Amino acid sequence: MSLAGKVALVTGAAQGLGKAFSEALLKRGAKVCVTDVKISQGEATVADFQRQYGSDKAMFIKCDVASADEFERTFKVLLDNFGHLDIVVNNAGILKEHDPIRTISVNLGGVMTGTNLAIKALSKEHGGRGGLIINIASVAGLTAQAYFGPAYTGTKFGVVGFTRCWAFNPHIEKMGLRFAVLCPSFTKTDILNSMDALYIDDAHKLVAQLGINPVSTVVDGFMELVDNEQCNGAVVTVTSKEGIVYHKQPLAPSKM
Ligand SMILES: NC(=O)c1ccc[n+]([C@@H]2O[C@H](COP(=O)([O-])OP(=O)(O)OC[C@H]3O[C@@H](n4cnc5c(N)ncnc54)[C@H](O)[C@@H]3O)[C@@H](O)[C@H]2O)c1
Ligand SMILES: CCCCC[C@H](O)/C=C/[C@H]1C=CC(=O)[C@@H]1CCCCCCC(=O)O
Repeated sequence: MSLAGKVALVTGAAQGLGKAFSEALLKRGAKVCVTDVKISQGEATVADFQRQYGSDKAMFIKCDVASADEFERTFKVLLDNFGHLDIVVNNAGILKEHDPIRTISVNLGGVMTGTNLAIKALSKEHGGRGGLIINIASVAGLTAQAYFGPAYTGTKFGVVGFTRCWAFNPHIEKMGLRFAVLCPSFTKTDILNSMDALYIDDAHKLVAQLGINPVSTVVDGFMELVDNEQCNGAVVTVTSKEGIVYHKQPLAPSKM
């Protein structure tokens, strides 16, 4: 997919995977709006991007994805600055098993709000140019792996179901939209140092046993979804054992 002249919004992009996805898009010529709750880190990330890729190529907007008002304002400011939008990456996520309601609000509520706003901004039916919405789930969104992340796992199953449901909408074609879900397994980001899981020692043992993806492999899986313009509703896992793998839904959706 040619990314020159394209504009992307990435949530939770001050650090970690969101920052790496943003940089991959910038390298291919897109402009990127980095959003996050962490203001100083987000601004530092964007200052670095502007130095490397040009001052007009990146901007930062503070946005808590759990706040529908802040999220709506973010889309408005982005469109006022960049003029249009082509790609939305709902990446922000937390693993805070001791706060399941916040986990739902960020991991699932944030993805739903971001997707709904993206549909409005991108859809050809609403004056947009069409485009791509990539939602970041986890392998924990396809297979319940262990007992230490039940709330996290529930939200990530939700992200997969929510995104597939939109992708199978028969009206999508006239909207010019494409949806995809990326499901990484453990990946070397800060989140692994700050995991608030149940049975935390077991969680760390599982990480040691299963191995850790380098961020670069997850970025490859992400760019696979960006570039595979034939796929709508694709769900891709990235694991240290099997690399990048496409997953079909167990049962096909009903035809109307
Ligand atoms: N690292 C992994 O092992 C792994 C594996 C599978 C899936 N994921 C998913 O990848 C995504 C990115 O995670 P990461 O590993 O880069 O973690 P990270 O903690 O390094 O980055 C997450 C970013 O999201 C931001 N964020 C948190 N709450 C937010 C909110 N309410 N609004 C906006 N931004 C918010 C944080 O400030 C941070 O910058 C998450 O959805 C996570 O669930 C990560
Ligand atoms: C922002 C939060 C980041 C969290 C990173 C990641 O999403 C963690 C997932 C674990 C959490 C609960 C589980 O069951 C998950 C265990 C999944 C382990 C499966 C690995 C399978 C494999 O790699 O073969």
